[in-house]
This record gives sequence, C-alpha cells and structure tokens, in this order.
Amino acid sequence: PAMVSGVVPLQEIDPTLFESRFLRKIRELGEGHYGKVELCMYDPHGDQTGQLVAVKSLKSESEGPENSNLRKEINTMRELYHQNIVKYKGICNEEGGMTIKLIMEYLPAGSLKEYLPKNKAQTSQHRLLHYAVQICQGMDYLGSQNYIHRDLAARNVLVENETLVKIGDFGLTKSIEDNADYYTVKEEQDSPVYWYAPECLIHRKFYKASDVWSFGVTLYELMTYCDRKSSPPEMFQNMIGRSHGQMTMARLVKALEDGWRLSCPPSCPDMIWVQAPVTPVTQNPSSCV
Ligand SMILES: C=Cc1cc(F)c(CN2CC[C@](CC#N)(n3cc(C(N)=O)c(NC(=O)OC)n3)[C@H](F)C2)cc1O
Repeated sequence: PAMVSGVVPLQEIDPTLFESRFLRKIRELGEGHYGKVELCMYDPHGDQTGQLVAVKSLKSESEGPENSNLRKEINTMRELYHQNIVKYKGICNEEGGMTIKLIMEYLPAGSLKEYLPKNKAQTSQHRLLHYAVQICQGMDYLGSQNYIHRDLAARNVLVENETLVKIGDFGLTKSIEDNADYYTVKEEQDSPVYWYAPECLIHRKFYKASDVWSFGVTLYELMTYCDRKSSPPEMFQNMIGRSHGQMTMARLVKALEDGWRLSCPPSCPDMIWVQAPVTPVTQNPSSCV
C-alpha cells in the first residue's frame, strides 16, 4: 500500500510493551516469594522526563516454574480492571523473551504497613473503615472474576492517597475453574500462615471464603494502624512463645482449634470487633475470624 499511497503507514506501537534498554532501576521496593519488585523509570527520551513504574521480576534468572508463576500473574493482572486494584501497565521482554517483567503503576505512598504508622495522627477510625470497604470492593471484584488472592494482608494493600487504597500484589493469586470451589495449596515455604484460615492450614484447601478470613486479619492490622508490636505474627508468638521452627504451623493450628483469636485492638468499637462465636474447625471454610 505504501507504494500506492506514497505514505508510510504509522508504526503501530503497543503501549504495553516496554523496552528493556529504557527501563532504569532506581531502588528495590520489596522482595517476595519468587521475585522482587523495583521502582524504575521508563525513560525512552533519556532526559528524566519518563514515567515511574513498579516492576516485578524473577530473583534469579530461573527459567523454572517461577517464570510461569510470573507469566500467570501477568495474565491475571492484564484482565483486572477495578478502582481498588493496582493498574497493569504492561510487560518488558528481556533478551528476546527468555525472561519477562511485569510493569505496574507506582504508588509512592507504599502499602498500609508503611503508611498507617507514619500517618496515624491524621487517620481517623472512620477513614480506616473506608479503606476496609475499598479492600472488600477490590476483593469482591477479584472473586467475581473467579480468582482467590491467598495473600491478602496490609503489606499488599497500597495507598493512592488518603481516600483511596488498592490491592497491589497478586503473587499468590490463583484462578479457580468455574466448577471448582477451592485451590489446593502446594508451595509450603513462606506461606503467610498467620493470615491463613484453618481449612488452609489443616486441609491445604483455599476457598474464596479463606480470603474472607484473611480480610479479618487485615482488618485487625488496619485497626492497630499496622503497629509492629501488635502484628499477627508478634501476637501469636507472644501467646505460644518464640518460634518453634516447623512446629509453628502445628502450634498455630492447635491454638486456633482451641479457640485462640487475635485480641480486640485498643479502642476498636464493638460493632467492628463482633467476636463471632468460634465455630468448630471443620472441612468447610469458616470465615469467622
Ligand atoms: C515475585 C513475587 C513478589 C515479589 C515482591 F517483592 C513482593 C512484595 N512486594 C509487593 C509489591 C509492593 C507491596 C504491595 N502491594 N509494592 C508495590 C508497589 C507499587 N505498585 O507502587 C509498592 N510501592 C511502594 O512500596 O512505594 C513506596 N510496593 C512491595 F514492593 C512489596 C511480593 C511478591 O509476591
């Protein structure tokens, strides 16, 4: 056609493809299950006018299953559109597709874990509940797309501004087929056990209702302004004594079965606390935290 019209067709650019040569690492934002997240500037003009982005990549150049974990996470994020879910921006194919990077929007205020302790004075309980509602909205949308998050915690909720929060990481998120109602937990290492519902710890089955349990633990973190001294791991270790290595999981299960629960955060209103009656831990998902 160019020959006929004499006009060279515009180069079709895909805004979701980021070229590695223009991606400049600024600092690390976090380390996780099989990779890391870095703050980068994507600066194609090389004059610092580029945009800041959060980039998730594999720790080692492992071509193993981790790579497919990251590819699955990319396919998940690509399909999610919700005001309370961090925006997918695209991918960066290193060295012709051997390894891939996930490019997301950057929220400089960081997660609730960093934000709440620093901004406690200017964050009312009413605002905490507003954040809680937004987390529910994001999770409700995620569930409606047949995903279970499996790592809902204050550390994975990002602050856009003082009135908007977003679920920011989907490293353990799994799609459950329409007919299935749970995912069988495989990897044991560094599972967020203190946010796990009993059925996940005992039967390694993760339901959408298991995310509701994790939301309850996240609400506890919100109401304590993510105070480290009252974090779920800290409170549990105070109760059973310092870590017992691999015995920790067994002791956690025993404590939960015996009815132990996180205590009511200071000045947390009863209508939030609502200590539901401790139902016996059964095969079915229980979401009474
Ligand atoms: C490979 C797996 C994997 C790797 C990881 F490093 C983590 C842990 N990581 C998650 C992403 C993280 C917290 C959230 N949500 N975050 C995102 C932004 C952003 N988009 O702006 C941001 N901003 C920020 O800190 O600004 C000051 N933090 C933070 F990097 C921790 C989890 C994982 O599954």
